[in-house]
Amino acid sequence: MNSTDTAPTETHDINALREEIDHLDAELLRLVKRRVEVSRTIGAARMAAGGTRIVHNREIDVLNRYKELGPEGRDLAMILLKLGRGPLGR
Ligand SMILES: C=C(O[C@@H]1C=C(C(=O)O)C=C[C@H]1O)C(=O)O
Repeated sequence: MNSTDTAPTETHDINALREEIDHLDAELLRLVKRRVEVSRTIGAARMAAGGTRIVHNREIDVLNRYKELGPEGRDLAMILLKLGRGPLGR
C-alpha cells in the first residue's frame, strides 16, 4: 500500500498517534535532562565530600530496573548512567 491508498480514517489515526509520539519524546527528553542534572548533582556532592564518582550497587539497581526491556533496556540504562557521568566519565 502506498500513501495514496491510505484511507482518511487511517491517516487521521496515524496523525494522532504521531502527535502522541511527539509529546512522549518531548516528555522523555525533559525527564532525561532532569535525570542527568540530579545524577551530576549527587556525583559532585559525593566527590566534594571525598567519595567515589561511581557507586556500583546503585548502578546495578539501575541496570536491573531496565531489564524488562531486554538487551536494549540494558543499553538504555547504560546510556542514562553515562549521561550522568558527563564528558569526563566516558
Ligand atoms: C546518582 C548517583 O551517582 C552515580 C550515578 C548513578 C545514576 O545516574 O543512577 C548511580 C550511581 C552512581 O554511580 C548515586 O549515587 O545515586
